[in-house]
Amino acid sequence: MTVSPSPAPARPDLIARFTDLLGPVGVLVDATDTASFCTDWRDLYHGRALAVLRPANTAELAAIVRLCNEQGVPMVPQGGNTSMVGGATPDDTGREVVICLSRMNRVRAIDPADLTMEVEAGVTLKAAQDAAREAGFMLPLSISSEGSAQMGGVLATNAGGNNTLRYGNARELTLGVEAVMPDGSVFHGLRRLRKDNTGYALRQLLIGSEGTLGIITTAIIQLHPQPRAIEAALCAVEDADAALKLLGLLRARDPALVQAFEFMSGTGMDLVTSLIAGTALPLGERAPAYVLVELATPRPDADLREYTEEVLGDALEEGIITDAVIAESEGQRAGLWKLREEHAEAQRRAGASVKNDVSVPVTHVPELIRRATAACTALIPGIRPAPFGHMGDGNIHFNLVQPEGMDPAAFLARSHDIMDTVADIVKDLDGSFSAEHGVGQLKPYMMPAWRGGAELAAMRHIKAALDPKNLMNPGKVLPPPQPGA
Ligand SMILES: O=C(O)CC[C@@H](O)C(=O)O
Ligand SMILES: [Zn+2]
Repeated sequence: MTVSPSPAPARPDLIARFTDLLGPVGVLVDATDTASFCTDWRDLYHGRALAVLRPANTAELAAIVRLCNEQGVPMVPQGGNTSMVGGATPDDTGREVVICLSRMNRVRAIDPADLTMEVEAGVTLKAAQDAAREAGFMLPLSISSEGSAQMGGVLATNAGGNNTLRYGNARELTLGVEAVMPDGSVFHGLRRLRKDNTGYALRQLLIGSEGTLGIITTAIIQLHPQPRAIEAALCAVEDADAALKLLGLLRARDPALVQAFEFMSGTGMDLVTSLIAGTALPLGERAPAYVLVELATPRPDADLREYTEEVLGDALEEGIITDAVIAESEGQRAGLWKLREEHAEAQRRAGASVKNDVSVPVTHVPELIRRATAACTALIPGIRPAPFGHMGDGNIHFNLVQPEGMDPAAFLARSHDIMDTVADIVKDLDGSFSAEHGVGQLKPYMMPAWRGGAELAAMRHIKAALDPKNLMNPGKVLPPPQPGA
C-alpha cells in the first residue's frame, strides 16, 4: 500500500471539534492511518482525506454530518471499501472526510415470526448471513466480497450477486432503513411493513444512491427460510448458447428451485486454477465455458439429489452440457463456489484488467458475449476476454485481461475505448452499463448518453433538493453539469 507523501491540509480547529464529538478513537488523521481508506480495492483511485471519522452510533453520525454541513466539508461514506467503481474513495484534494461505519456493527434483532433482521450499517454481509443462519433462516444476498462488504455499502449500492434471480437485489430484500440525511437530520424509516403506501418511497431512493443522498445507518432486511436441501453442480458447456438452453431446461422443469446460475468462461477458469492456491478443475477436461448451478428447496421431503441427477442427465443426453459434477459434500460445494468467487482475485493477479459490469435481457447474453468478444479482440489483439457472472439474471461481468507482455499502464490507457466498445453493444441489446456495481467515479461520464433527458434532470433535481451544498459523496454517480446546461 502506498502512503500519500504529502500530508492532508490540517484543520486543527475542525479536527478538535470532530474529536469532541467522537472521542480520539473515532478520528484518524495520520496519513499512515488513513491510507487504506483512500485507495480502492482495484487500486485505480488514490485520494487523500482530511480525516477518517468513525462514529459509534446514529447520534454521533448525525452530529458529525451536521458539523460537516455547517463547515462545508464534503463527506465520503465508506463501508468495507470493496467498490469496483471507486464509489467510496475520496478525491485528492484532502478536503474530504471519509465516514467509516465499521464501528456500527451490531445485529440488533432477528424476528422469527416476521422473518426480519435489524442490522447496523457496519455489519459485514457475511456476519449478517451467519447470524441469520444461526437463527435458522437465510439472508439470501450473496456476493464475492461478502467477507468485507458491509451492509451499509451493500444497500447504498443496491448489491445483487449470486442469488438475485430467485430473491432479488438488496432493494427487494429491504423493508426499512434509518439514514442520516445531508443536513444531519435523521430519517426514521425502520419500518418492517410489507405494505406501506405513504408517499414517496425514500428508502428505495437511498438504496442504490451510492451515498450521494444520505448515509444508511440501520436496515430491516427480509429473511427467507433456510433451505433444507441444496445441490450445486459445475457443468461444462460449449458456449453461452448452451448455457442459455440449460437455464431454459431448469426453468421449464421447476423454476422455483434455481437459486444460482453462474456463467464462467474457459479463460477465466484457467486463470483461477492457475493463480489461486487450493483450486482445481473437478472435471475431466477443460471446457470452453462452465455453469455453476445451485438448486435449493426449503421442503424437507424433496429428493433434490435425484432431481438434480435426472435434469443434468437429460441435459447431457440432449447435448446441452458436455460434462457435469455434483458436489457430494458441503466441502465440495464450497470448492465449486471458490472456483467462481475467485474470478475477481485471479483477474487482479493476472495483470491489468478492464471491467464491464453490464446487464442485458437473459436471452441476449450469448449475443453479448459473442459480439463483445469479437469487437474487443479486434480493438486490442491479444486481449483476453474473461466474461463471467450472474447469467441467470442477465448480469455478465464482461471483463478483459491485458494481453500477455503488454505494459499494464498502456492497457489501462485504453480503458475507455474498451468500455465504450462493450457499452455500444450492450445498448444495442437493450441492456445497462452498470448492473450491480454502480456508477461511482468510474462511470458518471456514461450517464448523459444512457440516462440523459428527463431521467438525469430528475436525478439532478433530487440531488439538489436533498443535498443543496453537494457535500454527500460529491463527484460520484452524477456527472458535472455541462456548461450552459
Ligand atoms: O470482478 C468483477 O468484475 C466482479 C466481482 C463480483 O461482482 C463478482 O460477481 O464476483
Ligand atoms: Zn458480480
